[in-house]
Amino acid sequence: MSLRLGQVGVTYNDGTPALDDICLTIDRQEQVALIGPSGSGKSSLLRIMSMALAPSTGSVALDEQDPWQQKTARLQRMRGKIHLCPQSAPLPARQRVALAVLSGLLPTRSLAFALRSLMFPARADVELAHGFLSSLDVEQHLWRPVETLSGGQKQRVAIARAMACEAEYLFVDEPLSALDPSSSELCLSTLLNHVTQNSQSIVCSLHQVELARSHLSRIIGLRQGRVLFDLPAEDVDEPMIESLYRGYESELRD
Ligand SMILES: Nc1ncnc2c1ncn2[C@@H]1O[C@H](COP(=O)(O)OP(=O)(O)OP(=O)(O)O)[C@@H](O)[C@H]1O
Repeated sequence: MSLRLGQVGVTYNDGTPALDDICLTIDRQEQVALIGPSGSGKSSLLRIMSMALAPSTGSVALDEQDPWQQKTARLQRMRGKIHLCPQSAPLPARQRVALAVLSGLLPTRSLAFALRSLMFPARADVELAHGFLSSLDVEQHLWRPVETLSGGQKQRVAIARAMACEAEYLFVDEPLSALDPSSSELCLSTLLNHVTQNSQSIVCSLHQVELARSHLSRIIGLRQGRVLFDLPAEDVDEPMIESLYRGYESELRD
């Protein structure tokens, strides 16, 4: 079981190039950090991996099948194996936090069951949502409307929703950007423990390079749309980080 990208390039409709000649494989249960300066292509790569964006050139294969060659129903089934948590997670403003978390379960439930459970959630599901929120230290907000939360609280709700989903692959775009250092540490450790326990794979873009190196086992460094390095975390050294962020030193965060 793997996700394979072969010579992937992305050029947006307005002609902006975002990715060039990306070749990599994400195996089951891998925990990978994507790092690199702003505009280096991290979000674009996560969108390619999660089948939200088709490559302009090259190929994508999930378990040896190209999603973009499949009929819509099959593509939807393939997307069911994947959860993308974008930088600004689309949490409905008026929705209660508990239900926003439980919406992570929807792709693996029948439509009727899903609609019922979002209106009248079962006690076990509410306890599940409470447990995820509690592990991220935001359980006290269980019944508040999402729109009343701070940016950092919303970000933790989005992480809880990613934990609720039963996808095989999680793609998470800058989950810690609105969090302070100690909350960042808690939330990243909690998310990664959860992923390990559930035998999921995760690719996570991060601006906190030191957290990436200390918590994830593989680091992909992107610069100007290309892979500068793709190495086990312990092999990534200071000169590599300096080359990656040359000209963007102010973006390096603890
Ligand atoms: N929808 C779009 N249309 C046109 N250009 C885009 C679009 N989305 C991204 N880009 C461009 O593609 C390049 C890569 O952007 P991307 O968002 O993937 O980088 P990033 O590494 O995630 O950046 P950041 O760390 O700031 O979020 C940038 O030059 C960006 O301006």
